Amino acid sequence: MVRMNNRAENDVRPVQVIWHFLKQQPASVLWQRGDTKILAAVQPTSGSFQVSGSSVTVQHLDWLKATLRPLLVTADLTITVTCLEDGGGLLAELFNAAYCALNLLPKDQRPQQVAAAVTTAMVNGASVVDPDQVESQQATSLMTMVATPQEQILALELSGQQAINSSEFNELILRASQGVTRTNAQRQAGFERAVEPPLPVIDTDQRTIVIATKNPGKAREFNAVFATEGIQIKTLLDYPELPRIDETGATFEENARLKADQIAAYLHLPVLADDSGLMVDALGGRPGIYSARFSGDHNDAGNNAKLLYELTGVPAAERTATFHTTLVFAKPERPAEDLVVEGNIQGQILGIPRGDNGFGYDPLFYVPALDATLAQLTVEQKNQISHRAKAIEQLKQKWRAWIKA
Ligand SMILES: O=c1nc[nH]c2c1ncn2[C@H]1C[C@H](O)[C@@H](COP(=O)(O)OP(=O)(O)OP(=O)(O)O)O1
Ligand SMILES: [Mg+2]
Repeated sequence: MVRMNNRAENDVRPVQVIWHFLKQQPASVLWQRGDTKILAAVQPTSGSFQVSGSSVTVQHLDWLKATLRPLLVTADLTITVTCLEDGGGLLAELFNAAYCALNLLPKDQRPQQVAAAVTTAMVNGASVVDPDQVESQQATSLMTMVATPQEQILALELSGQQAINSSEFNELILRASQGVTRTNAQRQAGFERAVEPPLPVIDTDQRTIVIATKNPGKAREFNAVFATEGIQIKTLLDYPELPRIDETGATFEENARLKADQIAAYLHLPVLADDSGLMVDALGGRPGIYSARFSGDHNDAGNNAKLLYELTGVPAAERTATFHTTLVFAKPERPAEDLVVEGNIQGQILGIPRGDNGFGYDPLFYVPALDATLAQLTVEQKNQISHRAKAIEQLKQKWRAWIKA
């Protein structure tokens, strides 16, 4: 059966977790599964175990309290859950959100047992896992299960207008077990990266720099420079749970600030961002800040084709262009102190691409002094002359002092 939402019966919705979501309450997460969004936070309190919430019923809170309590070593905690949006499966997602927040406590106070929750339902006579809002409304029965990855069931809640027979019950249990395993995997991947990274992502030792880019071409160039200084880089590809940052600024600097400031705020770490673009004189400086979106979205081949098309018939001498990079290094919560540097390189846009290295517009960007396009250079050669290299050169002179300040 294909579901209305095009998922298979055993498909759970994707999960996004923002760990340490609240600045003033470190053991906090924003848990999202599909459209269901829950904010959960845990605070130590002495002498009593409390579960409170908003936009959540008392019955839900009572269930949550009873389900979580056996997993905990210490009862001196207050858990607060807020339902920001109920897109289906609320009870299970309340558990998952609270469980994640509990795992941000110091190691000896975390839950004793690995566990996750999932909802299953009978919809139109078929059993499905993790119903969305529409399916939840149509469901004749709903079952919420909390279990360990070893399929040890810790809690089971069944509701609905219609009784189920034992074979339907078994189907629901089977689907729930698979859903729990999947949910554990979804959560654990992000948790290990965010909370227990194999290498410390601390920048006070200045050995790791987080760069707010999803562009592997940029990452390769940064890596080549920083590796020679014994610094490793991480990019947004290492943090898939972070939300997308829209580049809505009107300048390279505004866009680089948006990327650096927002990711620094999410990660609570200093973050470097790069916003670059190609300014072609014959096109009045276009595509400029729209270079990535020139022909749609991040399609290098399409962007290059459009550039060639717009320059049809323009003679070589008039095909001059500048490549620009603005770098912004941001500290969490201190946007006024952003470190901003930039670099440019002049060149010409060829009529036919040359070279296989580099990325983006490199095969069309010809540098007369080298008689080569940027795509005919190695990373090391490009890093001697490029717009980005010049900006990094500026940065190198300033960032260690800036980060300590
Ligand atoms: O050295 C370069 N050589 C050739 N092309 C380049 C270069 N540097 C940027 N480019 C291209 C990629 C993208 O089409 C646009 C920049 O857009 P820009 O928003 O800064 O980068 P992006 O969206 O690819 O990655 P991200 O924002 O995640 O850092 O110019
Ligand atoms: Mg971009």
